[in-house]
Amino acid sequence: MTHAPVTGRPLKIAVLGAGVVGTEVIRALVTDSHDLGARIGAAVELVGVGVRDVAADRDAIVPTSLLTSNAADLVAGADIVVELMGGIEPARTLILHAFETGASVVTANKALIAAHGPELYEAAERAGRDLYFEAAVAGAIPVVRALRESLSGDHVRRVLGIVNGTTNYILDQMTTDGLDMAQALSQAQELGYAEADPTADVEGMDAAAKAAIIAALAFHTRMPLAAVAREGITTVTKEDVDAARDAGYVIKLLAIVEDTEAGVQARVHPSLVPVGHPLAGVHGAFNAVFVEADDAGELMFYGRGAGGAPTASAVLGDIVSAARHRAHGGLAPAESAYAAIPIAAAAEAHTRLQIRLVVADRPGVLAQVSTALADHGVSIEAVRQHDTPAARTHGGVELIIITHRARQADLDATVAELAELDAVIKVASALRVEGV
Ligand SMILES: NC(=O)c1ccc[n+]([C@@H]2O[C@H](COP(=O)([O-])OP(=O)(O)OC[C@H]3O[C@@H](n4cnc5c(N)ncnc54)[C@H](O)[C@@H]3O)[C@@H](O)[C@H]2O)c1
Ligand SMILES: N[C@@H](CCO)C(=O)O
Ligand code: NA
Repeated sequence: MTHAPVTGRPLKIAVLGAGVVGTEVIRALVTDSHDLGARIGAAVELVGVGVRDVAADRDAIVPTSLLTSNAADLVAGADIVVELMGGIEPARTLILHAFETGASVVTANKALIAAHGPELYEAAERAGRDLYFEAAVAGAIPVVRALRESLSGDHVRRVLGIVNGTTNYILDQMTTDGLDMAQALSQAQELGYAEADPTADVEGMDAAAKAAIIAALAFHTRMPLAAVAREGITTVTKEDVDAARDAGYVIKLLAIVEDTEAGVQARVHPSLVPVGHPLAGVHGAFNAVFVEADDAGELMFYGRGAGGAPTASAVLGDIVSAARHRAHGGLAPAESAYAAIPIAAAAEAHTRLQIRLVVADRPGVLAQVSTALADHGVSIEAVRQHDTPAARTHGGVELIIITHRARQADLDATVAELAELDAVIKVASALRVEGV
């Protein structure tokens, strides 16, 4: 095999963090630098690895001679800084320092991009350097590039994404293997999918950060993380999964960003997705991002969104891009936030609900329930009644209602009113139905 000749001083690459992702990026930089150099058209050299504890046990591929606990000095001498520590600080300060000292930056850190994206873009622009973050959304799937570059001539209307591998793995195991949430989470942790603190996965914070990033890129606007409405999966039960299945749906944690008449909206919540929708077939820790755009129509990006090697693939692609620019000129796209779209309140979202009630088994109950819905202008698409053991322990039967599309505020008010009816013993759950 021949490679293009690579001449000149090697570009210096510093990696910060040698965890699940960092180790795989280092593996490629150590074993594959020749190919990478040929693709870039310039040699690259791993010059250091910033870690917390130099003496800690780690994969033998990580060269001990390159380890340092002095990340600031390492950053100061690098051409490309690859931040894979996670968290806000010291990652933010080190990245700002990298730009000040003339380096380009590659990061997988969605929490940081979602919270401080504008500041980091501005620092990159001031320095005339690149900020790349493909791995921050949906791991290996090249969706950041797709939104930032390929679709930048189109008008994206809506994006529905399964963007958290851990929760998709958990919900899928609950659906297909009947595993409980705790068992499935510990498997996801062993497989290297979960965040350092898995609360970020199961409570939807990780997906919310990705939703904020997607919304900003898709709609050329800023989407503060605090404006993303968020619910995690911890309240989803086996009964919810079973009821969804009976009605022809699977439960997925969806990140939804929409450009609506009321403004731009981003939300993350467990959602019933019809079994025939492409997102329903996304199993295990896989991710998928379903984009609806004016000219392109529907697109779906599918692949591995978590795990060391898949995430490293995205990071390495960014390293190649940044290195090409350092060697031959060019710049990553700057922040595009010109559209400055107002943010619509979460209560203004339009969705449908599957409401599971435990109701008294007596005449007139259905009439009371349907009046409560009608009072709020919410119409019913389907109603099913079941005699389940769980409902019987509460002295009633299970009534499952699927509504037509309505305003979130009206749906919330409906559920609150249902909870007050004497005929309703318990509102077991109210889950949104999406993708229809
Ligand atoms: N694991 C995945 O599947 C995945 C996928 C996409 C994105 N990410 C993102 O990639 C980043 C890294 O994730 P990970 O799974 O490799 O995490 P990890 O916890 O396995 O690794 C992070 C490493 O950084 C080190 N570190 C933390 N603070 C440090 C500091 N101040 N100085 C030096 N080292 C420090 C930790 O000791 C640890 O070894 C995070 O931003 C994460 O959100 C991870
Ligand atoms: N913890 C994240 C890693 C990828 O960002 C997940 O499970 O998807
Ligand atoms: Na990606």
